[in-house]
Amino acid sequence: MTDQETDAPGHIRTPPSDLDAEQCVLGGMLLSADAIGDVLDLPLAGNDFYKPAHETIFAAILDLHSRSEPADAVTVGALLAKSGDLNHIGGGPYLHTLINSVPTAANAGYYADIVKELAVLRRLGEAGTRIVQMSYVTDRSDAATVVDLAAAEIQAVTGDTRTDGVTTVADEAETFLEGLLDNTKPRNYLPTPYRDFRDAVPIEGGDMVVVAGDTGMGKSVVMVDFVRHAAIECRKRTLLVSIEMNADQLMQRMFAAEAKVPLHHLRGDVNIDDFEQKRLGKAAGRILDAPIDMIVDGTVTLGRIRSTLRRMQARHMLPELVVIDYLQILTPERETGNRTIDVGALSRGIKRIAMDFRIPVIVGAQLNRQLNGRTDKRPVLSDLRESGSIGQDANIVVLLYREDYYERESPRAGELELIVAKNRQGPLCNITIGFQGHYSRALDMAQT
Ligand SMILES: Nc1ncnc2c1ncn2[C@@H]1O[C@H](COP(=O)(O)OP(=O)(O)OP(=O)(O)O)[C@@H](O)[C@H]1O
Repeated sequence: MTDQETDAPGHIRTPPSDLDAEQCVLGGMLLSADAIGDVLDLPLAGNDFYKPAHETIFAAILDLHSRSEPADAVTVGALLAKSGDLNHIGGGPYLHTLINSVPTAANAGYYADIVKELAVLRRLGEAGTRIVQMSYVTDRSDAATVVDLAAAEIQAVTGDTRTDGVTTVADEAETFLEGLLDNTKPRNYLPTPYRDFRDAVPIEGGDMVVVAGDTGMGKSVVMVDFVRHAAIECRKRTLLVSIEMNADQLMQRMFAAEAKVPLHHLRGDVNIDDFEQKRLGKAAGRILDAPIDMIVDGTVTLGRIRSTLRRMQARHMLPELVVIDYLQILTPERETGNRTIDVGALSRGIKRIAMDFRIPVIVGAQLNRQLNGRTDKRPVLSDLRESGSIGQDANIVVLLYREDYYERESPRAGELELIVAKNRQGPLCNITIGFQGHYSRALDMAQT
């Protein structure tokens, strides 16, 4: 549906653009604040629109959004009427045309991609025209300079000349030394539940931590432990994204772990004794009081997690930890039909969330099947190899192993090994903790 037609010879071609896609982006943004977030994430800029009226409407939507005001046909219409732009964009009815152009706001990011790519092609064409003009220099000794200028033109097309994100070693070294010498400003490490793990594996904002294991090895148990420790013990705001378990199952596990009441007593078909009731009451006090937000949804996408974080940030309630259970069952934004590519995109998306919001993200990952064909079932980093780029994207990889999972009579029954297979800021090591599956929790050996 692009307007990039091959016009008759001698006629000027329409520059690359897709007005339908532009309408769908704006229609989606007028329908939902989440769509605005998805479009901004790209990021799409006003001058990426080909039609000037669309750029004006886009700016009005962003103006309202930045003031945390709703941006719909009525509010945007009022704002444009006030600035005198309403007639130029086609009047109030055009805003309704935009809304009617999309069946759902969910695809705004997809259409924004199209608009962005066409804007890049347009700029490439403009840069090409300028480069052609530059090539008509009269002095051939200017050739090297013209090549440099032409290269700069091409770089500018993709925005490579932006200076944001570029820093100097001098600046960073100064900040680093200042931080090192200023003992009054301790580094903000995430408080983690198991003592030896805490000492060996420092986790900071921006880190992606992967907790991987064979099916049923205890990934959810460990991740709920991280949530309980950060939020209940240390009062750090935490966002828990549960794709696998519903809210009821999640609560059963949290209460079992916190109250030390066997999980199967909490399924509603066993009488709970007085002693357990008392412990559940105390646990309820702690859990109700904890700063834990949850997204419990089997179809959640990373776009939705980003939008949630952005809204929390706008309310100054950005969590200090995000936990996602688990990576391979997250819904990809756009399925390519190639699992490795889709999982790779999810993994990079998680890393970007951690970096953009400067918070640690702990994510569960299922190990691939090659483990089952081996005699030694202890997992190694390469067991993640075929799972997209999880191993590369992660700052820290913790592999879970319980010998009694494979050998019921193992002398190491009740032990869970945390195999730290990647640790960018610390040593690789094996940490043994106690696994209490019936309470859905793990803990330091000394406490078992
Ligand atoms: N009542 C119980 N008594 C003993 N162990 C239990 C009990 N309930 C669950 N478990 C143990 O806890 C494990 C579940 O752990 P968890 O759900 O965290 O694994 P997971 O790695 O997240 O699994 P999945 O791959 O299915 O997501 C089970 O494999 C089981 O060994």
